[in-house]
Amino acid sequence: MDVIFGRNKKEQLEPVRAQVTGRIPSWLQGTLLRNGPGMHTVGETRYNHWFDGLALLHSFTIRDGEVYYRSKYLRSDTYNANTKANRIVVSEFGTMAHPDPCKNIFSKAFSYLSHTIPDFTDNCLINIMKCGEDFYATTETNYIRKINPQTLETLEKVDYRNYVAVNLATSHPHYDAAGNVLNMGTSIMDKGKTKYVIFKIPATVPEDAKGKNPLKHIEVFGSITSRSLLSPSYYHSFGVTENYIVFLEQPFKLDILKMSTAYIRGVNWASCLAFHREDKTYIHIVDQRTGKPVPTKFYADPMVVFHHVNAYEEDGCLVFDVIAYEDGSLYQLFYLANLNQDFEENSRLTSIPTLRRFAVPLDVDKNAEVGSNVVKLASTTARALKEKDDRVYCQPELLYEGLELPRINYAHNGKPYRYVFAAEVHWSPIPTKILKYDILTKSSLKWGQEHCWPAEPLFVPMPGAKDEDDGIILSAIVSTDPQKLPFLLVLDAKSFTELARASIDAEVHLDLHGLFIPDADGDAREQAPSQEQPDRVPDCHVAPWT
Ligand SMILES: CC1=C(/C=C/C(C)=C/C=C/C(C)=C/C=O)C(C)(C)CCC1
Ligand SMILES: [Fe+2]
Repeated sequence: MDVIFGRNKKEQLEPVRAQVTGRIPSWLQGTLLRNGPGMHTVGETRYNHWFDGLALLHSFTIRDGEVYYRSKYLRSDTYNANTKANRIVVSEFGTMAHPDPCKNIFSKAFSYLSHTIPDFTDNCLINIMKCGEDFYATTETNYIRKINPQTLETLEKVDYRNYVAVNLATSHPHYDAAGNVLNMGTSIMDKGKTKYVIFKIPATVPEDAKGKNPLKHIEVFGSITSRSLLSPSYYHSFGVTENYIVFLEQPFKLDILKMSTAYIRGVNWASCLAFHREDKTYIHIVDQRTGKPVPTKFYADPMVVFHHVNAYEEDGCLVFDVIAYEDGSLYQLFYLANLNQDFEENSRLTSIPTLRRFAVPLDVDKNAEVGSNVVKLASTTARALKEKDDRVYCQPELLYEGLELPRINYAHNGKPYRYVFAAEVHWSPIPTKILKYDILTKSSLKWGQEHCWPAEPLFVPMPGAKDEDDGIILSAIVSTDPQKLPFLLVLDAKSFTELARASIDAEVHLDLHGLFIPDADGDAREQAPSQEQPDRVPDCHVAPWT
């Protein structure tokens, strides 16, 4: 297993043509662009955690039934500094580097705590974000890295803090119908306050002397004050509906005091993150139209959520679905020391990730009896029990057990929907199957094969799609059998049957997240894949973030 997780992956700079068996639908033209950790040792030094690995971008370009694969390490400042020093010199989530050039802030006086928030890594390994016409590799710090989605070249380093006061931002932004980005970030101790900030990056902006930069036009349209100044919640994603934002202030918290002394104590960032099982999960609903939070104090039992699946409004209620854990142990499992030969014993989850549906009333009847259920939806058994002082205790409906890396048909984001595509995981964090869960019938379809580890399944709608599942699923499959090549799997999203697979004679790494960039009607098809393509990203005829 160490081989799969911990071994450094070779870049595939020249596009390699895959061996396709089956038939890729002719309408499927575009590039699946994904991100994930690919290098875990530099010189003699080794990262401790899988999430520390240096970002390796890879793409599968699908053109006229053929697939071309390429990969390239993100040339972040972190990558360059490590490579130059031939050892790890920049700290990551699970590895504190000494000395870290980013941490020279500690040589300054500790006069104001806000000055002790260190400069973080720009090793953007988690996801890809589309912002106007630009694409960025993302992580959870204040940095994002512009990339060329065709050549995978690394472009500018962007510091969110130049545009919006956040020290951390999620790698899971949302997009509205116009392509505007909605994201959230944490602003730590700014003007004596710690807040969760909701911001919008517009898709289209006027051109100035330096061209178009949507980031210059970021609009903060709401914020939530953290319950605690020095221990804000950690969060990996959030939910949106047509009119609201759903934010879970969960009892999985960052300890800012610990973070400010982590470097001098020689401990990693991960050790500054703790689950407080005695605490609650606070559910914040912010009205996008006013930027104001709904005044009712919704809360639920302690849980840890990394991925929101979807959210929508129904009959005066807001319904939201999340993948939840009973504790924060998931991140513990990804220490590379646990992902070794004795992997099966060392990396058992202490709680299975479950799909839970919550429902909260948007307007709570002040006269409702204490103890009564104020959710009256026929579609769910989720409950919200009225308590004293504007408090409402929410109990979810358990929909499915054992899934992670959820995706949906993004045309249904923020709206009622029926299908969740995900990786199946049970007591181990490693997916062995991909799954289509039908929320309406509570049934599921699966795809799996011996020795195959699937990546997050991504849904691409077919042109003129009518049903929510009219389209295909793409997933990169890595094999634990050294004899078997990795491949891009193409499934029919309706029946979950295999349409095609494209075997790749190159190294393919286990990745995290990404997006599909459809070709504009045929314009990029003329180009041989080995030729450099223009920087311009083709206009998309379906949502580019699907
Ligand atoms: C470096 C760094 C961070 C990095 C977190 C990362 C890299 C999280 C990755 C999460 C993933 C991949 C989750 C998958 O479900 C923090 C804790 C935000 C803050 C301190 C500095
Ligand atoms: Fe994620």
